[in-house]
Amino acid sequence: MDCKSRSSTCIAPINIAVIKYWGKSDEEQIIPLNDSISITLDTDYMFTKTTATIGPEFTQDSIVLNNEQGSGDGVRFQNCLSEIRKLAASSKHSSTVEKSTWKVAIVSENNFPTKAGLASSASGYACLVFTLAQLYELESHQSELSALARRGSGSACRSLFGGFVRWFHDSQPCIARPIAEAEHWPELRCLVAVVSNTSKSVGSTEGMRRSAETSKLLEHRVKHVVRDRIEDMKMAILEKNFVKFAEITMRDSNQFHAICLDTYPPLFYMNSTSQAIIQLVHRYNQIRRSIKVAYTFDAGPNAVLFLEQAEISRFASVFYSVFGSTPHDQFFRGKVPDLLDPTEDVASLVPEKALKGQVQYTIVCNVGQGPKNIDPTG
Ligand SMILES: Nc1ncnc2c1ncn2[C@@H]1O[C@H](COP(=O)(O)OP(=O)(O)OP(=O)(O)O)[C@@H](O)[C@H]1O
Ligand SMILES: C[C@@](O)(CCOP(=O)(O)OP(=O)(O)O)CC(=O)O
Repeated sequence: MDCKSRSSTCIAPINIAVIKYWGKSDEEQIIPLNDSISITLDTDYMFTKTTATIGPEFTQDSIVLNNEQGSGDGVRFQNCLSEIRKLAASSKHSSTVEKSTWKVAIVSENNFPTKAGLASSASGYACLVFTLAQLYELESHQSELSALARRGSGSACRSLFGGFVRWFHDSQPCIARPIAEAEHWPELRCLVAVVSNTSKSVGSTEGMRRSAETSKLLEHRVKHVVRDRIEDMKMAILEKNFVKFAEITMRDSNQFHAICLDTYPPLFYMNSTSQAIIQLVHRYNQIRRSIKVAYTFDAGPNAVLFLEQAEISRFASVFYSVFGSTPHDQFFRGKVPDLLDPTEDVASLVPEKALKGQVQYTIVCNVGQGPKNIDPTG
């Protein structure tokens, strides 16, 4: 490395929307049709790690994603880079201004499936923007970086913050802001169930474009549903009202997938295992005589389940009995729960068909913080 070269390494979290973003009013600027609300997951198990290096000797921008060389000239990658360079070029520090003219080499890795509906574009672009800001030593506020990450992928603007986050469709600039910090609801847990780690056939960008062009249900959602739902969800989070939070989360996921079916030609993101998980959650809640678990699905078959700590062992035991086919410490990753003897619950939950092995593994996480610098001196 040239003695003038500099590099920085950071990690960024994924975020899972509980009120979904689906559809844009401006494709180029990535302005959403409606506000959305998400929860940032901890980076103990799932994260993007990005190293950015700049140097006068580099002749072109480059990106290596998950060990595969990319071209570095992708429009969204270049949009993020050029916005960051503009900020660096206007810095009061001459060394930062000089660095803004150098090319950049990015090496990034997601330690979970990419393009599988698990928000890799969110952690990926949040990490890219955050790492470059660290590298250029920008004094930008996190909300400024949120607007830049949005140019890479809409949902990425929410991953700049930890905790509970709202992305405003009509703010100037269009950014996300926290509703509450990660510590606000320490009992909340998230169980990510990986049903399939293969890439989805229609990406979110193309899928939501198609929905915005063809789905009357999406029009109805934007005009008549989502505004009230955002306010209700915000209150449920602030009050830590799990029952209210869970019902809105499930209804919003269901509406999003109804819009996918209402899209022409339709989009099929969930599969029969996803449907079995939905059924299991409803039956479980029925038996428990209250809503104890909520599901949400992004643009893929993988489920994200929310529940409180007091319920985790009981639900995990049932879930494992139905879907698990590997030893429990392999099936559960992250914060591996203790299992109970689930015989009673399972007897009344037995599904019609064998589902063992249909969920590959699960990751149990807490609500987490935003991106962080992991340079030895960072
Ligand atoms: N670590 C990363 N660094 C930079 N870009 C990334 C990174 N990870 C993913 N991406 C970008 O995001 C794209 C995948 O986004 P896509 O929306 O298709 O899937 P997803 O984010 O995993 O799923 P979803 O958004 O539906 O939850 C990749 O093709 C790549 O362009
Ligand atoms: C279903 C979603 O996960 C859609 C995410 O879409 P992206 O942010 O990946 O789309 P682009 O802005 O086109 O890159 C819902 C959500 O995260 O709100």
